[in-house]
Amino acid sequence: MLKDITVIGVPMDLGQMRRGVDMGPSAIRYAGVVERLENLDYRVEDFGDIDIARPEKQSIENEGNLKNLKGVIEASEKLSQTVSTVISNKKFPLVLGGDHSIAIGTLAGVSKHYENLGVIWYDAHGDLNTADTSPSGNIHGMPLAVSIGIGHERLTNISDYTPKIKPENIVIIGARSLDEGERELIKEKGIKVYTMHEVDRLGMAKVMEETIEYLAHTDGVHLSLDLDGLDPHDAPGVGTPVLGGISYRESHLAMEMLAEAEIITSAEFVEVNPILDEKNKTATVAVALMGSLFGEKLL
Ligand SMILES: NC(=[NH2+])NCCC[C@H](N)C(=O)O
Ligand SMILES: [Mn+2]
Ligand SMILES: [Mn+2]
Repeated sequence: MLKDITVIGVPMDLGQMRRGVDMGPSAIRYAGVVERLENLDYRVEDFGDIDIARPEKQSIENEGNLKNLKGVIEASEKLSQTVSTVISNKKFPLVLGGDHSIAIGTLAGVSKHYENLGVIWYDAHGDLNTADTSPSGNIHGMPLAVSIGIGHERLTNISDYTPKIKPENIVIIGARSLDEGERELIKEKGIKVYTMHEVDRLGMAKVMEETIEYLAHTDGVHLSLDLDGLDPHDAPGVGTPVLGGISYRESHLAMEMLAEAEIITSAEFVEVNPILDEKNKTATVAVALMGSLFGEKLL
């Protein structure tokens, strides 16, 4: 892994309807992300936050079933450029959310630099909706579909190219809430999914071994970790919690195995909402997992 990390905050809450997730980056910084990584001998630079339009200032014109479309497009373009510059400067981009719609911009910025980018989508949800299949109109339920080129053209075409990733380069881990249209898309595209059923049945060690093997042909792997992939007992500060999730322990093991495999080339931690949290527990969990992802060991 690169020895230089650039932390990028994205105080984004336009991709869903619960306020407070825009404070995610602050909560994660407060939980000590920079210090944690510096202690592992990384040089860490904090870029600060991407500027996000406030909902009241921008036109809340919803286009069809796409809430805050304009604000999400603007933020995605900015984030894409910032992430791309960080990679050009040979630094590891570590993106702090913000709701999961930010993955549209992150992946737009990352994927330009790879021929064959892999993505690990650690999440209770598939985030594979489009305006036509979404039950909510919330764009945070759509970024993975957008990244494979499915969805509103202004979203799929962020940074003027599409698609960002190939369906066969995706592994979803922790799924337990999928909408009908998402299930169809998964089948149609043959996307690899480890639902909680497989996590329980195989165990996290096997899931990660298989995931690492499955992505062996890629030339970079982005980790998109939605804190709601974890069980709400361990990560309560999220806007769309779903019971029966991945445990804190399993998540540490997953991160440790990724660190050992040395395959992760960019990462984002999203959906931390301190307003819904218990004493910043979820941001603290996020930082602990980052520690393991970047090679922290007990002995
Ligand atoms: N990134 C997330 N937390 N996504 C939740 C999506 C929930 C639901 N599937 C929707 O489309 O609205
Ligand atoms: Mn989710
Ligand atoms: Mn998500």
